[in-house]
Amino acid sequence: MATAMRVGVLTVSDSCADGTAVDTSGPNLCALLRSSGLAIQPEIHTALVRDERDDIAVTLKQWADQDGLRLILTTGGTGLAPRDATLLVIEREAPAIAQLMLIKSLEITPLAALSRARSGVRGKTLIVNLPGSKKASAECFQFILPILGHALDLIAGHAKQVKQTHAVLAQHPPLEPVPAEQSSATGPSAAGHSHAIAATQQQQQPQQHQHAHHHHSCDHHTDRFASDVSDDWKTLKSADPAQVARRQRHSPFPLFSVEEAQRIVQHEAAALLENLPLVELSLVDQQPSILLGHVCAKAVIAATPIPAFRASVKDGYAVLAADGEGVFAVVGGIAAGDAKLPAPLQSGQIARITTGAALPEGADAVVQVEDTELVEATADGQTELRVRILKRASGPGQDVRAVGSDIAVGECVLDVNSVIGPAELGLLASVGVTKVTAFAKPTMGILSTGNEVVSIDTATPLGPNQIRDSNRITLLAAAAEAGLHAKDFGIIQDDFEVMALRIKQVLNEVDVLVTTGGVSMGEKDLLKPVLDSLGATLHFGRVYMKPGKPTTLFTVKHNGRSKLIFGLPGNPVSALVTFHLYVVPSMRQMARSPHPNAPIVRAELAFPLRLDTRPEYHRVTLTYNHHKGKFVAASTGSQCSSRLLSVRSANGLLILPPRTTALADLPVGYEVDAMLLGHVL
Ligand SMILES: Nc1nc2c(c(=O)[nH]1)N[C@H]1C(S)=C(S)[C@@H](COP(=O)(O)OP(=O)(O)OC[C@H]3O[C@@H](n4cnc5c(N)ncnc54)[C@H](O)[C@@H]3O)O[C@H]1N2
Ligand code: MOO
Ligand SMILES: [Mg+2]
Repeated sequence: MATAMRVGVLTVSDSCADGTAVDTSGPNLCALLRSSGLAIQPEIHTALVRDERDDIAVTLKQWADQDGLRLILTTGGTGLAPRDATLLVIEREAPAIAQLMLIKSLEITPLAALSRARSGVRGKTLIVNLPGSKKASAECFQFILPILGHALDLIAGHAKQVKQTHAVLAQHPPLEPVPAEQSSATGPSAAGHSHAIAATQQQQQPQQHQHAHHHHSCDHHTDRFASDVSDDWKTLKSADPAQVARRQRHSPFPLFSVEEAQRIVQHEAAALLENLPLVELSLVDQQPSILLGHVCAKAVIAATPIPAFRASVKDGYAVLAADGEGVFAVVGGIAAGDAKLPAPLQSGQIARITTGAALPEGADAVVQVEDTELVEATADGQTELRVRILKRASGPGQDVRAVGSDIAVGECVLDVNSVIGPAELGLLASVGVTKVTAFAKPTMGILSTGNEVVSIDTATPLGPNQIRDSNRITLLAAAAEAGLHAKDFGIIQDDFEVMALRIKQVLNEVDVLVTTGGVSMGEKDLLKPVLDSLGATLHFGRVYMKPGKPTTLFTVKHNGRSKLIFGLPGNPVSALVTFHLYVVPSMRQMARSPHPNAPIVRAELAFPLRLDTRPEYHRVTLTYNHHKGKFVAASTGSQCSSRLLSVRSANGLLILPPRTTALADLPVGYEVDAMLLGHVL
């Protein structure tokens, strides 16, 4: 694919165009396009029009005929209202693309049958109508993503790519359909919901599907993401946990792109800033490990100069520069720290001096000992009487640090927003400042969940269905490594009341709660309903990524303060990867870090790689190859989200797009973005 493929996202909505609603579907599609792998950096055109045939047609024609867009996704305007703008402009209908969306959507709701979405080609532009709601438009986009790359190649006449895809298809079994509802990380368990199951479920519980899945609905400012938490979530909340057989068989939580999930986290974390007061740190009372990483809130200005006296740079002799070379009487000596300075130096005299010692009055330069020789000493050899200066001082000031030459009075030692590190602490110490005003760091609590999870300090052997708690120590260590404050809150059982009670207690003590486990589709995955019962607000319940699909964000007001709650997946790798992607940056943001995000570098693959159906964060060891002048990524082996060995020695995460027909296998030498998480080797 060309690097700057032009694509368009056209939002069709009267209420958004009137300003009575906010368009979230369009921006979400843009984010999905960016992370889709269709193009390395798509150039995305966006527009918002009323649901009027002419308005829509004018934009579609402009984009297709004048602006050279290769793909246009419309969102909205696909309901039963008698408007058919897309049909007006397309030259060749490609109905199967719309049918593919229809077939997949019918597995979610029969209301999909009411969609009038069209798809077709105008010139060299593919136009696809998607439904209006954010959830449905994102799902439909994901349904057609696997065929989009190839479709675009065909339309553009990219013979080479088309041939390649055909060759690949001839060799491999067909690519799996994309993943709106499928898990590929944890084995075959969830893959392939059949039509029959969905249909039976719908008959049993018709109320579950009465949501306006394919109707256009823009989200209002006041409850920005409320419409994403569809009616299925309300059904889930009201479900009787004892009636396992009647549980929901599809996740009610729309898949958010990683980019959007990160944006939401950032937005919600900003609300916690007001809870975080300024703190006074003490270099005397607190350990450096506690001080490190705080961001300075009040500038520190030097009140004393460094050095505070004229200090020698060398071990040698304090001299008068004008005296030049020759033999001089040694009238005394001074070592760094000596309480008593020698008498003022007269012309013809020199004084022995050590590095860091104060120059005697009268002296204006230092000659290093290497540029001298002994002429006369006392008989016991302890005292120099006369010394020859072999090499004259180049002038006054030679090898002398003038007063204030390192730090002048009034100079800024620590600026607002500078991060306190080893040198910053040293600077404060040198100017005699032992207290510094900084922004408070937020505190997070780390809590494992799960009946099967046993604390590592338990002496009794594991039962047949038990595992050791590896998540807690991993996340506590990841927090420490990132300079974040984290508290250990142990393990809680998968029990509604126990969880609710413990979470309330923990929230008394922390700004941010990080749990692992209990956020997916199992009957013991109770975190979401428990938090809902506590009045917390869900912002997202699933993210289109691997590992980490069930990653969940809630916020709650607790004792009048906003709190963030991250429900990370229980799988050990998923927990650690999502901790790096969402928790660490937001904790740093709340601590006012000027650079909260991990750096992204380009890296060349040292191994061939098959893309996953989800955007994947592949754990790698990054080394800098000086010969090539770039980073090289070595795989850590199987990327199963339970296999913590895939994170051993990993210092980076490759940011991989999802597999498409056009791009499925990456060869050795292929360059991708990688998030740098540790030291470069
Ligand atoms: N029907 C579906 N099942 C699953 C889906 C899905 O979409 N549909 N998603 C899968 C994915 S992806 C993930 S990731 C996991 C996430 O599950 P939960 O977050 O609900 O976590 P649990 O079910 O509690 O545990 C998952 C796994 O991790 C182990 N675990 C839990 N806590 C710890 C701990 N503290 N230390 C070490 N290991 C831990 C636990 O024993 C499980 O093996 O769901 C999939 N299922
Ligand atoms: O693959 Mo899950 O997304 O294992 O984290
Ligand atoms: Mg689970």
